[in-house]
Parts: sequence; structure tokens; C-alpha cells
Amino acid sequence: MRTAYTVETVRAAERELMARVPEGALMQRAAAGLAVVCAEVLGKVYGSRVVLLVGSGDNGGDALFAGARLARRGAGVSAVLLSPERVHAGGLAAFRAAGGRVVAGEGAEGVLRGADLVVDGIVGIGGKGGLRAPASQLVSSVRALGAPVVAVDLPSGVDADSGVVVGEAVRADVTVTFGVYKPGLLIDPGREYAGVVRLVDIGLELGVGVGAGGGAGAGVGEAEVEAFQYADVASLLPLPTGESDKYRRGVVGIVAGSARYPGAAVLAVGGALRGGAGAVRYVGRAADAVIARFPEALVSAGPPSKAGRVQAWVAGPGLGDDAEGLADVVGADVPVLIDADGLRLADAAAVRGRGAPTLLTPHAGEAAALLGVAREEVERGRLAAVRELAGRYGATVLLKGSTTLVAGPDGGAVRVNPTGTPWLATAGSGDVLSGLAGALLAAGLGAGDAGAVGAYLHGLAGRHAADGAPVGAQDVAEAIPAAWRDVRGD
Ligand SMILES: NC(=O)C1=CN([C@@H]2O[C@H](COP(=O)(O)OP(=O)(O)OC[C@H]3O[C@@H](n4cnc5c(N)ncnc54)[C@H](O)[C@@H]3O)[C@@H](O)[C@H]2O)[C@@H](O)CC1
Ligand SMILES: [K+]
Repeated sequence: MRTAYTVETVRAAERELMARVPEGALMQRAAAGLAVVCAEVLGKVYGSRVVLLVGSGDNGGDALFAGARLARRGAGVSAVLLSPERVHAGGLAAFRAAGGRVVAGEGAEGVLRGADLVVDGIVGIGGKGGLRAPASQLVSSVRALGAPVVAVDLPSGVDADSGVVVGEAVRADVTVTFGVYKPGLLIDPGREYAGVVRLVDIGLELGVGVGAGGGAGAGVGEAEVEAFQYADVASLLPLPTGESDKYRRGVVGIVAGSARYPGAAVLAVGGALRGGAGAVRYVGRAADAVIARFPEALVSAGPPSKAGRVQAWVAGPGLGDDAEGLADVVGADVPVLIDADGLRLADAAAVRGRGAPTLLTPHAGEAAALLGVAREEVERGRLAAVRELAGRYGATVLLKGSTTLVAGPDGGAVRVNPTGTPWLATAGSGDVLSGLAGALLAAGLGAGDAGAVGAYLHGLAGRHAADGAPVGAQDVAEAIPAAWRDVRGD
């Protein structure tokens, strides 16, 4: 599990650690780790030209101490001080003593033009709001240069707690972050600005937080965001045993598709079958299309509640206006996943009143409609939006996107999916995910786990299917078994 903590939690842990170590030790650890990564990016330190962008806080201090280390190894290091009167004094003294050169603001463009590496120490976890001038102007000129950029702790301009970017921010090739990940490094748009993230151990001790849907809200010392890795997913994959029959593996009911959109039903059923369902019951107007593609599906004509035993329902993809079918499913006493048209049709009070787990899977546009805000607002503040929806509906919410997020109804850490790929932004891809996550619900996973594992497998399947070229949703469904094998390490 990769866990990220809020600035407040990081600061508290740093205070506690600082009281136990000699003064300045943490900054030295940070600078040493930073210098190592800079040297790796440069390849050859001796004779290289490095430019530090130095802000007025400790983030700039880290850059100056790292710059001093590189200067001692023979690099020509220049520091552009954004506020010379408030620069980290100890860092500046060490930098000068090592032969570093200080450049005034107006000389910045000149040194930047010849740089082999730019180190962004403008602002770290102390950043508030969008970057102010002159930092914002400097950042836009750095982008035009093409030299690799290493960001100190986080790219300046990215909000550490949310990944929100207002105005200019540094686009880093590598971000060297200290102690623990910050949420803004894992969630878009911040994640994209961060490039490759390298974690440097400075001795911080922070425990693992409570998962999505796992109960208590994220308190002090708990993770704000967590990202599954292979091992986390592998430990949750429901595997059949010698005792398994279709009910032990989980029967998924799917209420999807319409005369206009029969394909959505086919894709959702395909996702559910590859998600390990023991059987799939299909209820809706696309039965012929479903059977033609998946003869193993069990189709029925009546309402969902008369379809026979089901351990989880998936309702909504391509459903059109079948409000009755949707309401029937919302009234069921088993886990329910609601997607696409189902989100529009679902009665919020009825969803809140459900006893069994509910998983809502909107994309940004659907989330915006549910929240009554513009789509851009959701895209800019994905973490806040997913938490807000989960609270309002008393449900687990999976917000689809380049970094899919899963929030539980009772707070706790939000899961962020690390496997997404832009190739997944294709029609019908969400229908596949709904079937896949529905199968995991039917197998007995909690809503937060089903959402996170489903998103993880779906992302890997998208990568397998795409392999650097465009894909259709059917290809993604067919690549789910390959994703499954990846995770199991076969
Ligand atoms: N506290 C610690 O124990 C450690 C902190 N370290 C470093 O210290 C950083 C935090 O240092 P600080 O608390 O001094 O804060 P920062 O250096 O991150 O930023 C604070 C400074 O940036 C300016 N600033 C804030 N928002 C701005 C904006 N939107 N535009 C332009 N300027 C803005 C402020 O005026 C302030 O002077 C971490 O990110 C990390 O790099 C590391 O040395 C490791 C140890
Ligand atoms: K920075």
C-alpha cells in the first residue's frame, strides 16, 4: 500500500521527530536524498550546470543544501533567489561556501538557458493557493527550456493535500518527496505535474490508515489517501477453491442496456464474467444481444426482484429511462452498484436508506450533475468531490477518471487507483468496469475493496489491451484475465 498524509499530519510527525534529533538533521537527510536523485538524473555531475529555483521557506533550504552537495562534486550550480531577503540563511551560507553562485531575479533567464538540470525549491508543503509572481512567471519560462526538472518535496503550485492546481505549476520529470507521499502527488492534476515520484526516508513514522468504507474518519496519524499495489490487490482477489459452486463464487445480476443501447449490457456482462462471477443473471431489453455474445448468461424477462437468487446487482449502464427496474434494485437487500443512467434515476433518499452496501460509479460529468456543480469544478477538486458525494448518499463512491478515486461513506482514507491509462477513455469502458466491480461485490468484497480492486484490474486490462495503441471497450473486457494473471504474478 502506498499511503499519503495531509500537511497537518506530516507537520505533526515532523515536530515529534525534530524533538528527538539534532537541529537541522531532517533537512540534511532531505538534501542528501535530493542530491542523490539529482546526480542520477544528470548522469555525470562534474562539469554539469544546475540551476536552483529557491523560494523563501525550508523548501528553498533543501534545494540550497542539495546544491552545495552537487557543487562539491564539481557541478556549476547557480541559485535564483525569489525573495533574497527571506532566504534560508543556513542553506545559503552552505551553498556559498561550496562555491555556489547566486543570481538575481533578472539574471534567471540567462542561467536557465544553459541548464542541464533545474531544481524546483520554490515552495513545498507550506504553499498556499496558486503560485504568486514572480514565481509564476519563472515557472512558465522554465517549461519552455526543455531541461529536466527535479521538484523538491512537491512541484511548486500543486496543492499538497488535494492535487489541485490553480494557475501555473512546475511540471517536474522527477519529484523527490520527503518522509511520506502527499495526496497531491497521487491525485490528478497534481500527479501529472509530479512526474516520477521518489520517496526519501527522513525517519518519519506514520501508521497505515483506515481504508475506504472501513469506518472511522481520517484522524491524526491516519492516511488521507492510499494507493493499492500488486500485493494489496492479490490478497483481495477472490479465488475459487475445490468447494466452490456458482453461489460461492457469487452470482451477479445486471440491469442494463435498452433498445437504443444494447451494447452497454453486453459490455457489463462481459466485465462481470471476467471478474470471476459464478454466474450472471441479465434483466433488461438487450437479452438477445447478451445471449448472442455470452450464451452462459441467464436472462429473464420479469422485474429484477423475480430474477432468482443474486448476490450483488449492477444497475444502470445504457439503461435509458427504466426507473422501475432501477428502483427495484435499489430496494434489494444485497450490495448494489449504480452506474451511468442509474445515477440519474436513483432516488438519493432511497439510496441513503439502503441497509446493504452501495457503490456509485460516476465519471466527473455525472458526479457534477449529482452535486449540482460544473464538471470543471469536480475535475479541479476530485478529492473533495468524491468525499462530498459519499457523504451525501451514505454510499461508497468511485469517481472515474485518470486517477480514479474511491471514498467510503464514513470518511477514512480515499483510495486512488494507480493503474489508469488515458487509453481507457473510450466509450463503454465504464460499462466493463461496472460488471467487473459488481462481480467482486458478489464474491463478498466490501464496496471500497470491490471498487479499488475493480479499478486496478480495469486499468491494467486497459494497458494490456492498448499496449500503446487505441482500444475499444470489448478489448478491455477481454484483457481482464491478463490483468488478473499479472496481479497473481503468474
Ligand atoms: N519541517 C521539516 O522537518 C522538514 C521540512 N522540509 C522542507 O520544508 C518544506 C516546508 O517548508 P516551509 O514550511 O518553510 O514552507 P515552504 O518552503 O514550502 O513554503 C513557504 C514559503 O513559500 C511562500 N509561499 C507560500 N505560498 C506561496 C505561493 N502561492 N506563491 C509563492 N510563494 C508562496 C511563503 O511566503 C513562505 O515563505 C517541505 O516541503 C520540505 O521541502 C525538509 O527539509 C524536511 C524536513
Ligand atoms: K517544490
